[in-house]
Amino acid sequence: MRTLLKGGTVLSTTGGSLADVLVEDEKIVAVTAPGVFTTADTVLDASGKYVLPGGIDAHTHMEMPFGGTFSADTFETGTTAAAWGGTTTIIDFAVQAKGTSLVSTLDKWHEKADGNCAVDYGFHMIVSDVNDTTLKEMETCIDGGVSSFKMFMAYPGVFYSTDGEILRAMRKATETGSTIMMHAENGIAIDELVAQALGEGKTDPVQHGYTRPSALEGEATSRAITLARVTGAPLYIVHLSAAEALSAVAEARDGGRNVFAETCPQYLYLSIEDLARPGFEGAKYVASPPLREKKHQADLWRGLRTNDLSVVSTDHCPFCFKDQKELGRGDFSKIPNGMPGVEHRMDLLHQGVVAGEISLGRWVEACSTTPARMFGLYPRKGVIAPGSDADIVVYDPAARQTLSAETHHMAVDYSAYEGFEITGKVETVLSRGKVVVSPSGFSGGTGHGRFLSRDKCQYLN
Ligand SMILES: NC(=O)NCCC(=O)O
Ligand SMILES: [Zn+2]
Ligand SMILES: [Zn+2]
Repeated sequence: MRTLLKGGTVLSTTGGSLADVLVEDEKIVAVTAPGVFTTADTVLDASGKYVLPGGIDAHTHMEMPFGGTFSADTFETGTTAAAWGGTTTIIDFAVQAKGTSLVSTLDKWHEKADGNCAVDYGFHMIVSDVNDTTLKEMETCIDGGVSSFKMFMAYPGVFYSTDGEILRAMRKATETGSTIMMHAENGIAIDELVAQALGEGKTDPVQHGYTRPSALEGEATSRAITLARVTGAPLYIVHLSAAEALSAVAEARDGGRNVFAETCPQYLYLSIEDLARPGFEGAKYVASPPLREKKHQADLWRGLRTNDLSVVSTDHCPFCFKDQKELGRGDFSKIPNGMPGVEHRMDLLHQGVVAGEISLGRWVEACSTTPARMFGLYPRKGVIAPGSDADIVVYDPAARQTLSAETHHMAVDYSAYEGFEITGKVETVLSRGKVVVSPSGFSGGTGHGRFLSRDKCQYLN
């Protein structure tokens, strides 16, 4: 089965050029000057459109247990929404509960995801219990295609690890060539600030932001970098939101360290003013780290331009406003942490191109090519080139759309970007050669997505 995408502007990390793309079954077999091939079983006219590698969202949480509930998207609904938004690979987090094993956790996440995904997927492993057994099990995870491990300096008593535990896991990462991903917020100090606020009767959602100041993200980021330096482990800072944390990452990178970071669209476009919306509305915007003051946004865009921020992921972790965010009415610390976004990352970052914040090449790099390299998927994913999986997005840069919960496909009852006017729209999406989204709608299937066994990070010095 051959599919020809004709007449589009094919994008890569260096920009775009007019080219045709020939797909045979699941793979790209040729990228040629326009008109070299004229026939195929299916010919898609991409004139006036961008043809780019499918998005890779390296940070999602489908069906994630948190605070007595589960994030609202299943692997089925979440990966379907991802496809609608031009994301053809997700890397989700398997979550080790304290006292359980990494191997059984991985099995559990396979049970949830296998056969239920509309696009390809991989896993990172959240390590919340560091001991001799789990350290050994990290090797089994790597053998099972999971080459990155997330740890938390936040959430004492739940996911939190001490510096000593982090050090031990980092040593293991150095030994095995795997990557430590870090949720870098000083959770011990934050818990004190939370207790103090609640003690003073301050219970509104905006307190979530006030009790997690950016300085405590900066401090934890610096500490994580120091621990990585001592152990030699590759370090990837997840969901970086604050200028102080970015400075620490930039300094480490200038020093030649294997330190990387991602940010998320919510930190580029939303702010603590959203957390401060009247009544309980701010609960929709509770995620950790919290939305920051607007002044941080310019730094984050600059970080994206300079590659101090290498990746944009969503940290998609949706909780419904009506019955889940509600758990924290009267006590902001009980609001489930997380926001929806897997469907909108490509569109939102395209606004950065439209506004002149980033180039077309940088859009592709931060949303697809770099995550592929960072998490051991390149060149199978992240590039339009012969031999790569035919994960392809045809994007209309001139189309207009308005984001809304009325029209999105995520299983959550609100949009964090309600009413956002977007220039550009996904027109057609191929996942391993199969058209899964087209102007006629969704034509994928939830058994289509395959588990991706990942190699180690492809950027290490
Ligand atoms: N970010 C967030 O608030 N929820 C998801 C879990 C995490 O990434 O820390
Ligand atoms: Zn986190
Ligand atoms: Zn997350």
